[in-house]
Amino acid sequence: MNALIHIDKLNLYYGHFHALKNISLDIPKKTITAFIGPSGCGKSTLLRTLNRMNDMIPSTRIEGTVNIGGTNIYSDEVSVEDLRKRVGMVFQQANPFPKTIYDNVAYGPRLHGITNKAELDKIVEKSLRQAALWDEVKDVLKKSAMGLSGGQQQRLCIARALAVQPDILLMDESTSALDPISTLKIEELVQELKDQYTIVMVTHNMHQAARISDRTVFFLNGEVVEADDTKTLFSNPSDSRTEDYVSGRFG
Ligand SMILES: Nc1ncnc2c1ncn2[C@@H]1O[C@H](COP(=O)(O)OP(=O)(O)OP(=O)(O)O)[C@@H](O)[C@H]1O
Repeated sequence: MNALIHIDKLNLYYGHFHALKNISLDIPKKTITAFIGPSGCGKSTLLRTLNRMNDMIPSTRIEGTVNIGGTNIYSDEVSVEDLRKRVGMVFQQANPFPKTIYDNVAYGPRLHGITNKAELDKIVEKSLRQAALWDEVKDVLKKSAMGLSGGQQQRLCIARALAVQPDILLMDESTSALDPISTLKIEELVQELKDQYTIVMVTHNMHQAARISDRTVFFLNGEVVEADDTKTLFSNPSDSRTEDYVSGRFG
């Protein structure tokens, strides 16, 4: 396996609560990996360790390593700002800035020092095209992002994440607030994006994981029970707890 992310013996504590227990997991490059499991099993916590979003939660303590492209992202030399540029994130609720569509997408590149208008125009167009939103917004780029539909706002958030050219895109239940058609659009989009990006998604929707992911990781009580090719994990799981979960017997 050509792993881009290599997690080794990772433990995470919120104060005294042991939320992630001895997790070792490889996540391959340019694939879609889905995290599934019942509520509270640690899916979002693990996702957040991949771009150090947990740093923002006081009393969080981490043991073990998370290597991305050969670098332990928790080492002192790593700049969190650079890390988050490489590892973008899209959340459950679309959270565009109260700015124009253009300024939302140009926000990251500007933050990283790009000021040339022609260059920014190019990045904005490319990112919106990648997020399958360009055709819908190309004539209203100077309008507020807040006027877009929920599904469009979520694709705008994907465009905003892609604008800084990350290697990895983390998606935390990014379609759970959307209607079925918008969900389908984002699922199609994610499948196109995996040619260029490594995608890790948390989903409550097992059908979604089965439909679009290449690999699936099943969590229970802060532990990884099983990680495998999606087809195998759903059709021939090796652990009875996985089988119970994917067949709907619990959770
Ligand atoms: N900031 C926090 N402080 C303390 N405990 C937390 C915090 N965030 C999460 N937890 C706890 O850690 C455990 C794992 O939470 P997490 O959100 O990672 O689970 P999840 O599998 O993503 O759940 P869900 O599917 O409901 O989003 C839960 O017991 C949760 O209550």
